[in-house]
Amino acid sequence: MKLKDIISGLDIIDIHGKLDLEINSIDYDSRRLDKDSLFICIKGFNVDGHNFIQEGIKKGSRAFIVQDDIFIEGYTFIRVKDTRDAMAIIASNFYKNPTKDLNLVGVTGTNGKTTITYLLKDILHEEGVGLIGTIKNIIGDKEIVSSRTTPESLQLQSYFREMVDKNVKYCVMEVSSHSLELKRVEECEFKVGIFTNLTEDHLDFHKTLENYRLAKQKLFYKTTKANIINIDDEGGRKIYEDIKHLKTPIITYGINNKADITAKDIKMFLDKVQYTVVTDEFEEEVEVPIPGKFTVYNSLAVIGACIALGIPKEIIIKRLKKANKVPGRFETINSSKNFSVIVDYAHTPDALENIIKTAREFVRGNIITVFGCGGDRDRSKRPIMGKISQDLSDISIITSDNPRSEDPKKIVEDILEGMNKNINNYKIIIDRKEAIKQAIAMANEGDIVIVAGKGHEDYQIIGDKKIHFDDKEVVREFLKEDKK
Ligand SMILES: CC(=O)N[C@H]1[C@@H](OP(=O)(O)OP(=O)(O)OC[C@H]2O[C@@H](n3ccc(=O)[nH]c3=O)[C@H](O)[C@@H]2O)O[C@H](CO)[C@@H](O)[C@@H]1O[C@H](C)C(=O)N[C@@H](C)C(=O)N[C@H](CCC(=O)O)C(=O)O
Ligand SMILES: Nc1ncnc2c1ncn2[C@@H]1O[C@H](COP(=O)(O)OP(=O)(O)OP(=O)(O)O)[C@@H](O)[C@H]1O
Ligand SMILES: N[C@H](CCC[C@H](N)C(=O)O)C(=O)O
Ligand SMILES: [Mg+2]
Repeated sequence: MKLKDIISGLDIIDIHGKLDLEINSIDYDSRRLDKDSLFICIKGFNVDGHNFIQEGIKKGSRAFIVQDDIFIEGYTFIRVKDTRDAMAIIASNFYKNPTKDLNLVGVTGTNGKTTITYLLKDILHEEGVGLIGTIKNIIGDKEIVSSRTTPESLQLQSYFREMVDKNVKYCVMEVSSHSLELKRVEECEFKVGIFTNLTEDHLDFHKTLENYRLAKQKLFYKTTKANIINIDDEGGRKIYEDIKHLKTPIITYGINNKADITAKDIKMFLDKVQYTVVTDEFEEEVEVPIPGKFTVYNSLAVIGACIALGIPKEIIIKRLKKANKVPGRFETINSSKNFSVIVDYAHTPDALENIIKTAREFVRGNIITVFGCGGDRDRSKRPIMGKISQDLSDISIITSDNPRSEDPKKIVEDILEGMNKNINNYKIIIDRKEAIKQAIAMANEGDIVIVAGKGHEDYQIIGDKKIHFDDKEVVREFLKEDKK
């Protein structure tokens, strides 16, 4: 594509060099640049992308999008105020604005995004649906490993283009607060936006809960058909107040407050929930084969989104009943033992509380919770999770999650800060495999062992090493070994 077409719509400060160049590829990382490329220089949290311009030249870049006043003879430099903003526009131009031809549903909130996108995927499957999120990205028959919840704008728009070219009608997507703040979804046109909830997480990045909410709120200014808002959640109520003047209609959902979509006669089971969904238009029995009160919330959001997309209620209800389990979310590991083991991705205080409380409703014996907290991530959630686990479980085993560059012992100390050291109902076992082994070894009839925090992840990041580690695999190994 010609450079002049690629930069169409950019808010340009100045241009040095020719615009009549043919550009073959675009990247924001010098390590991936090649011949006839455009290099977008981003000032990062760690390094400044402008430092890699010479590397770009060596690799064959012909043009550069910059924030600094730089010019090198023989190359084109286009200066803008914010190169991340520019990247989103460039990505959309380069891939010919694909979201115009997609029914894009974006889900944001601290917990429930992956689960909701999976439920939506199961409902929209027959009509053709793509998926973008934490576990994987799906484009037609192709599955792509995902390294982040919401990819960078260039990657994202290329996925959307591929979906449109493959006649995929819908795309359901997790929209992380990082992606909204770092302009990854800036040029996306969403039909429907969903808000799940706002609880403590990612304060390392956003600093305050209010900033975190405002980042999430940005999604609801990018939608055309409907915004689906959880009105039982305090963050949801604030978002409602802030966006109610917008043209896009709001559909509220909730259980405790008056809402457009609510649930009554809720019945909980170890493997499913049942309830009656009540809207202005209809009342219907709903069953979803995933346990927990949060499944009621997640499915109400799904029903709201599907109504907004014009899916008949019979189809929504029928397909919700047959929805697949979401990998690593309340996954019960089958065994012949007389106790249960649940692997769950709960890695925030709210999720951990929900998962233990859900287990409490069914447990006949003790709850043994194994968990840790990720390194290089929000530290303030650590003591809160420690307290929740100690207060709500019978036994807590504090272990490592993905320590990343942090010392796992220090992370455990942060967790212990929130715990009462005089109560002898916890153990520290830094090695996650050993922690899971001991939890299973100590389980008796009727107990539930919860292994929380890593869900579907099949790796553990220790230092800069990524080793294979799969909670489910480890659980199965010790369930076999244990002779009880
Ligand atoms: C906190 C965060 O989101 N950081 C993002 C940010 O990184 P950064 O500012 O540190 O980048 P940097 O290392 O300083 O580099 C600056 C620029 O120089 C470039 N560079 C760097 C080195 C080099 O040799 N050559 C070069 O060109 C880099 O590609 C980059 O463009 O900009 C980078 C490029 O756009 C992103 O890859 C990076 O995401 C990192 C990998 C990340 O881990 N993000 C996580 C926290 C994240 O986004 N998580 C969310 C939320 C998950 C949830 O809700 O639970 C997600 O959507 O996954
Ligand atoms: N609506 C909900 N409210 C609270 N907790 C939930 C909800 N839905 C799921 N959970 C809990 O949170 C965990 C994470 O759920 P899920 O993966 O769907 O969230 P997510 O928003 O995609 O998280 P991430 O930001 O890490 O991608 C689940 O394993 C479960 O314990
Ligand atoms: N998307 C989340 C996932 C956290 C999962 C947990 N296992 C961890 O590594 O902290 C994050 O990157 O903060
Ligand atoms: Mg997710």
